[in-house]
Amino acid sequence: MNQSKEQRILNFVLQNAVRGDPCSVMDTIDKYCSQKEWAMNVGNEKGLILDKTVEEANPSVALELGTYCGYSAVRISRLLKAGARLLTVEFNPEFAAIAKQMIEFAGVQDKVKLLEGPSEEIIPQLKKKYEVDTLDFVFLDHWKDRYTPDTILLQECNLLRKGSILLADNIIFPGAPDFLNYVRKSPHFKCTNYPSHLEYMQVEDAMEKAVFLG
Ligand SMILES: O=C(NC/C=C/[C@H]1O[C@@H](Sc2ccncc2)[C@H](O)[C@@H]1O)c1cc([N+](=O)[O-])cc(O)c1O
Ligand SMILES: [Mg+2]
Repeated sequence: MNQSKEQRILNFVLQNAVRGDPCSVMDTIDKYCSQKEWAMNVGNEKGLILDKTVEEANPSVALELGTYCGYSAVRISRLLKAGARLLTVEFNPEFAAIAKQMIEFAGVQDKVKLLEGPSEEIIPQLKKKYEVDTLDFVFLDHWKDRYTPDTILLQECNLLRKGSILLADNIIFPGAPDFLNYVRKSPHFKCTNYPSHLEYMQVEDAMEKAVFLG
């Protein structure tokens, strides 16, 4: 049976990146996806915005919605302080299997917990099953029509605290108009927009930071 694009990306990393070196894994994925096959990793331009926001948050507990091949899980976890952890949620078993291998090859497996299942089921389990008190940082990069319901669900589950930082990918392309409307109109969030470009393309995109005010 012929391989999936995600399997081809993983194979290219296994054959060309340096085991245990997160930056090498990120650079190798970016090389493949800019030169051979486009894929929906956050990429290096928006990745730098992600880096700065993670450094600002300096999270003890971070959540990612939409693992895909694990590019941003590697990107985020390489910046985490000792003892800090990233919980990343993926519902597609094929993608989860690829991401697990990507995370292990990068050597960040001790900082990352990959949770398989849909965010709407996993989020209500975070406190009891995954011993989360509150989340310091949340990266939204899954289905764009889940950004708003999951942001509401995070609040309903008391997973946000004053100062929790949410960062959402793809505000312009493919777009998350209802999320943008929701957080910008909500008195509970202070929003900042970061113009950028779609990964590996000369197409406008942006990220939105929403700080929870309590
Ligand atoms: O569609 C996009 N992202 C959706 C991502 C989805 C990822 O998250 C889960 S869905 C899920 C995970 C967890 N819980 C519920 C659902 C999918 O299995 C995939 O791994 C996208 C598209 C473009 N683009 O250019 O078309 C660019 C991007 O940067 C994108 O992020
Ligand atoms: Mg994205």
